[in-house]
Amino acid sequence: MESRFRTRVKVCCISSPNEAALAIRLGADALGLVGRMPSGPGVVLDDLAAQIVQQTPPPIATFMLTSETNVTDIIAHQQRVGANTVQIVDAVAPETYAQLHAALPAIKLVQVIHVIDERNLEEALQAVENGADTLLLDSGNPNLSVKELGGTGRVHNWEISRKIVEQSPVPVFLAGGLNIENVRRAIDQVQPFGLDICSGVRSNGQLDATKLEAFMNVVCG
Ligand SMILES: O=C(O)c1ccccc1NCC(=O)[C@H](O)[C@H](O)COP(=O)(O)O
Repeated sequence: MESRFRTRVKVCCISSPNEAALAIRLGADALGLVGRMPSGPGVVLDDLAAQIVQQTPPPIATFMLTSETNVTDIIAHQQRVGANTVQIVDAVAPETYAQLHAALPAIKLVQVIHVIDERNLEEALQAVENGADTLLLDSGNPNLSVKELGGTGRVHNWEISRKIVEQSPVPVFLAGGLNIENVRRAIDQVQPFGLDICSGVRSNGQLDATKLEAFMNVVCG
């Protein structure tokens, strides 16, 4: 039987209610709201993120990106914003997921893995073992003195990402430098559950309807 599976799309770096409405109209399955970060262009203030969350209808998911690594701070961030999904963009202690699930039972946890080398395969599987509900493979570098935790516009090593997809028992999103030119290759090569895009569908920092529509056409085509 022919598969009816469609690769899901999370449109990240949403910076206004208008961008949220545009992304939803063009077929986004999830919106990404970037909290305070050590670097990167996509940050939005918590009050505005909370307003966007309130205006987002089901079944669209709201992913709140947090650079916090301490459980108390992650919970406080989620409570300020109200998103239904917390995306943890930095490494956290193994017990973090269980503690967050206990404190926020309705909230799903996405762990970002910044793909640099083969060691990230073990890191990804360990995060799932520890309680991550979903993985998101990105191209940051948490080892720099000023950490890069996303929004780099760079592609990483998709061979490693493919191995993580093959071995992960939970859904995996692919992020990092995706655009209209490379997205078909990314889907074919990595076969992720979903895609996450920020800079590739923006012009002068704004969400670009023409680029996003073209991107969605490739994904759905
Ligand atoms: O955009 C940022 O400033 C940012 C900073 C730190 C963590 C995440 C950030 N953006 C959100 C994302 O997760 C991006 O969608 C993801 O990194 C892909 O970005 P891009 O390579 O620009 O498509």
